[in-house]
Amino acid sequence: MADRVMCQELATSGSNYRRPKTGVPSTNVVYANGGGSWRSAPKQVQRQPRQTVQQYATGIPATGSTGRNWGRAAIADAAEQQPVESNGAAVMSLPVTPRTTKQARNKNEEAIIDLLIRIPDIGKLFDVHSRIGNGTFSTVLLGTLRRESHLPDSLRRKFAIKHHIPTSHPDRIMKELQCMTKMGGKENVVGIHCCVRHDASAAFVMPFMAHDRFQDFYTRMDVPEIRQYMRNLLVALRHVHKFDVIHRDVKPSNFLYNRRRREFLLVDFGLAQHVNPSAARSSGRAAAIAAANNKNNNNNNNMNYKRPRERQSKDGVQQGAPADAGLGGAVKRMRLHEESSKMPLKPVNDIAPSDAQQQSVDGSNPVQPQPVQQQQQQSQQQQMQQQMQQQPQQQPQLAQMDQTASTPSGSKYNTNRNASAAAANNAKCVCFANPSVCLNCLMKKEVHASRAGTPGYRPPEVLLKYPDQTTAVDIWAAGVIFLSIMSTVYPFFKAPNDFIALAEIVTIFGDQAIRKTAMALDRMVTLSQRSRPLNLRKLCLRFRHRSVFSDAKLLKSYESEDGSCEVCRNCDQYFFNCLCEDSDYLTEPLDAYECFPPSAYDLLDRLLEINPHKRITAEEALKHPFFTGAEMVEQTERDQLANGTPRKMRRQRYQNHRTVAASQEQVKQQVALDLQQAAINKL
Ligand SMILES: Nc1ncnc2c1ncn2[C@@H]1O[C@H](COP(=O)(O)OP(=O)(O)OP(=O)(O)O)[C@@H](O)[C@H]1O
Repeated sequence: MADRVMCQELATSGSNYRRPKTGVPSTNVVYANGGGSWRSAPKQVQRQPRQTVQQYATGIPATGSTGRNWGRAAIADAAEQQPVESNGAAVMSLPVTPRTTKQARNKNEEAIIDLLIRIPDIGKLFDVHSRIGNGTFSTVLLGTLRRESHLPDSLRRKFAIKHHIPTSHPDRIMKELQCMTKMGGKENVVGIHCCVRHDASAAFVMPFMAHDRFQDFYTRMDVPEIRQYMRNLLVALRHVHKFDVIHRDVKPSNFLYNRRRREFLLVDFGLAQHVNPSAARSSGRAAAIAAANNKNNNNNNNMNYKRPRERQSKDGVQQGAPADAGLGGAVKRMRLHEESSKMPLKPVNDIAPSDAQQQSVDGSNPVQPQPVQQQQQQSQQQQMQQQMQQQPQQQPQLAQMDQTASTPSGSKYNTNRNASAAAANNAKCVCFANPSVCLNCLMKKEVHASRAGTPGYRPPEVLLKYPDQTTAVDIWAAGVIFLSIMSTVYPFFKAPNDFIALAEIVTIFGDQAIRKTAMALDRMVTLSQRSRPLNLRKLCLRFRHRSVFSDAKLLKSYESEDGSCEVCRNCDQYFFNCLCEDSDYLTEPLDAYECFPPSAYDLLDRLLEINPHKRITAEEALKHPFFTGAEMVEQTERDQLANGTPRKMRRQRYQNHRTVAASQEQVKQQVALDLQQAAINKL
């Protein structure tokens, strides 16, 4: 039965698959080139003795030398791994019934059979024991070398064999391979031993690291352990970012942690993207100056400023983001194909900091062959001519715009960023009240902003469809992990689409921060209501001690005589639990529940900085007092524990924290003023 299903799968998936390009890299990468076709799959099914496969499957009673017990823990792990990212809390509460164990066993077995059938060489080299992870793009299995089968279990080396789903785009697999060969094996970044390919299937053989599940430890870590966890995550990110690579999928299940051995490993470079740092920096500077200019313009002439921005929002933010997060993996896969077709691969050796300058932002050359481009241009021109004939009165300034259409660079399209140049030439949008899109809008190039990544970990710039994304994308994701740990809420953000994801961020950080950042990034966001920012410290402590603050007795003590209790209109919490940064209420004191040093909140704040150009880098974060002042803080904590944590000391600590925050605000204001001045001087 399983075989038949497999054959059907092979038949269907094979037809969609693009054969990997020839000339795939070599040196430390082994390619097992089987010359078969999809048709030959059924024969392979027959050749593969079922008995042998059963021996590999975990959970099946040990038979002979291969039926070891390595996989027993992994089975449970594998059974729960898949839905973890989508609904961690729900999975935790599910009891493991015999039925689910059986299902897991079947899935486990299926995954092993699938791997061995699709890539027979794996079976020749490895004993495959169990499925250890199941992601959107692959299944990861535990294997040991056949030639080490005579050794005792403890001496056999273990490998994680990542079997890519056959519909995975070859570019994606290649990109992942490039990242791992170039950056892996050090600084908590996963390395690769070899890659085995047979026809359309590919598997990576990586060093295996036994690890704990995030939902098993994120509520149990104390401050030193959290510090160590975050430090190691940032060490891995610093290393990756040195290569000008954005990981794009930083999340707990991709940062493996072995609590007992205190080992860490960043895995899954399937969405990794190479960035051009100079372009990002210059666009960052330009964005900062634009922000300063915008601020001036905004103050001086609000009406002139708004119109072009409104047009942009139609192009980008409002039309662009589909309601897809609810579709989970399928959408992520779809997006990836979209990404990879836009960002073709570079040769393996090109991933190096030195050549970053020579690459375009997406590290690619133009994708489309010339004739297709010309064809498109011709059809666009025809379309424009037709429009000009149809709308002579409606668009009096079209002739002028037609001249501006051919830019000095030879491209007849405006990019999003030089749309402002078009605006400067008085090329106004005349779409309003017309039954068609005006030429000015037609000439605008579509904004290509990557949104690859896992929902819940996407930063504001991704949600705002900002095209020049940087390694700051990963820093935000690290911040979200930190927030989950500090607040003991996992997953912290859980929105069904990008709009709601942005609304969640607005709820916490306030509308002003998002509006300002959108302006700085030359994007526009339209919000139906205002919301003031929440205080991250209050939020973390309130969630961390939810049983205390949500207790019915506490509510009763604050209720008025008629049984009602005021609710804060901004944060929707009872007034005594108000989470707002500037709260008017006298709230329930939190100091007694404090468990983090002020530097932890400060670091959280910087990792979750809304503006990507102001967000802390991994390098800077590692120098943050949360890490550098760790010994001092730990000593103070020990002293406090010994002295019974006097209330006064805590209050003082909190006051200090407030003072630090205030001075940061002053620095921010000063920087904004400096930028403004610089922009004015330039003008
Ligand atoms: N080297 C390794 N050692 C041990 N386990 C691993 C290793 N690599 C991956 N895994 C396990 O396999 C899981 C999935 O791996 P990976 O994230 O690379 O696949 P994916 O298909 O890209 O997943 P996702 O869709 O979640 O991003 C991981 O969460 C982890 O539990």
